[in-house]
Amino acid sequence: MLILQGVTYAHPNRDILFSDINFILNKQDKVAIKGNNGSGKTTLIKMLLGQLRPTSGTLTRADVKAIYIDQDYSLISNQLNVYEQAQQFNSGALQEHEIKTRLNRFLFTKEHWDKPCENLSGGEKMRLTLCSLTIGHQAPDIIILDEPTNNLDIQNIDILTAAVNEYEGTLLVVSHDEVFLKQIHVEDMISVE
Ligand SMILES: Nc1ncnc2c1ncn2[C@@H]1O[C@H](COP(=O)(O)OP(=O)(O)OP(=O)(O)O)[C@@H](O)[C@H]1O
Repeated sequence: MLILQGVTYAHPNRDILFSDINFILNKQDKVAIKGNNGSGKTTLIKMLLGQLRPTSGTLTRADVKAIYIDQDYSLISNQLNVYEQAQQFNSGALQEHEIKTRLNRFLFTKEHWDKPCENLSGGEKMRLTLCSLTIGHQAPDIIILDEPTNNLDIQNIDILTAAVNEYEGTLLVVSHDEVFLKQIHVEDMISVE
């Protein structure tokens, strides 16, 4: 799905951020991206999403659908309510009761359906993002999670873990949470130094 060969990056007029990253990402791989604060993990993600090009080296990317779940949960539209947000991802024409069943499965019971997304907590936004992805007709080929367990309580981490373990595609995850990485069966690592 992705091949990185000698990938090196420097922001314009800046020193080299990371150099010589080599990695082959295959279908269904589950891989952690690790590195200190400011080492360039988010920059690497932008490159994997096709938003930045390597300064040198090559990045070959198959024609895949990648979803990036960032720490601000930007896939959620604050002006929508919970039901409307889920409905936005309904590319497969699910009926209303089916969407509500999915919402229930992710702990959004009836009383939450008209709650504005801007009032949701971080954990609720993560849950709604995951729920919305299951509503989409076509699951993304690659999901990239950025520090997903930060600020989540145990109940939300359990839901996140279960959703990730049900997902059959490729997963890239920036996380220092070793317990979580073990529970989602991450088997490889890209080190950004
Ligand atoms: N557009 C830009 N131009 C110049 N420098 C930038 C730009 N974007 C990010 N940087 C710098 O590049 C470095 C790497 O940033 P990046 O966000 O990729 O790191 P990170 O590993 O994701 O950090 P953290 O763990 O803190 O989230 C930082 O020093 C940042 O200030």
